[in-house]
Amino acid sequence: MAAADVNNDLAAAIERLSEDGFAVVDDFVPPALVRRLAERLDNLQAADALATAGLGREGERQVDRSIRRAAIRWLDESDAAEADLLALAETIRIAINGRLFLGLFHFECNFISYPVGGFYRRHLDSLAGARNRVISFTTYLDPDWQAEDGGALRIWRAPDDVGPPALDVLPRAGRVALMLSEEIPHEVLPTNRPRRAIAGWWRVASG
Ligand SMILES: O=C(O)CCC(=O)C(=O)O
Ligand SMILES: [Fe+2]
Repeated sequence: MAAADVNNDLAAAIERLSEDGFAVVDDFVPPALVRRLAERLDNLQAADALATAGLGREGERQVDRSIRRAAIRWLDESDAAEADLLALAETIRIAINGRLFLGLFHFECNFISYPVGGFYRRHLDSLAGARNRVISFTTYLDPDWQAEDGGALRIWRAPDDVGPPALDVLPRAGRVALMLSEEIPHEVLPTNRPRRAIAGWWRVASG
C-alpha cells in the first residue's frame, strides 16, 4: 500500500476511533516488518525470553490462568525490528494527537504469544479516571489467519455493554486495532493455532 493510502486509512481510523471508541486498519504494518517481528518473537521464545503474562503492571503482577493464557515480552529500541514498530507507533501517536488533541505521551508495548488454547477473558485495559492507559493498540504477526483458527479479538461498545459484541476482529497479519482503553471491553477468544500479537498503550503525561 502506498504511503498516502496508509495516511488516509489512518486518518479515517482515527475518525472512527473518536466516534465508535474503536477502529481497525488493515495492511498497516508492512509485510516485511511483520516477518521481522514474527521472527524476533520466535527467537525470543526459543531463547526462553518470554514471561508468563500477568494482570496489571509489572511488579504488581498476578498470574491467573483462568483469565489469561499467554506469554509476553516488552519491546525496546535495542532490536531493529522492535525499533521500527515503535517508530510506526510514533506516527500513530502524532496522527492521533493532531486530530483528537489527546496529548498522548508515553507508549509501551509487548509481544504476546498465545499457545494453542490461549485466550484473554473480557477486560478493560485501563480503569476510568486513572488517566492511565488512554489508547490501546494491537497488531498481529501470523499470515493467512482464517475464522476457523479462532483467536478473534472480540470488542464491545461500552464498559457496561453486556449485549452481543460490536465486532470480532480476526488477528490478520499487518492489521492494527485501536481502542479507547477506558471505554472498550474486549477479549481474545481461545485460539486454535499459536497466535502472535503485539499490544501497546499510549498514556498521557501524568501530573
Ligand atoms: O491479543 C490481543 O488481540 C489483545 C490483547 C489484549 O487485550 C491486551 O494485552 O490487553
Ligand atoms: Fe486488552
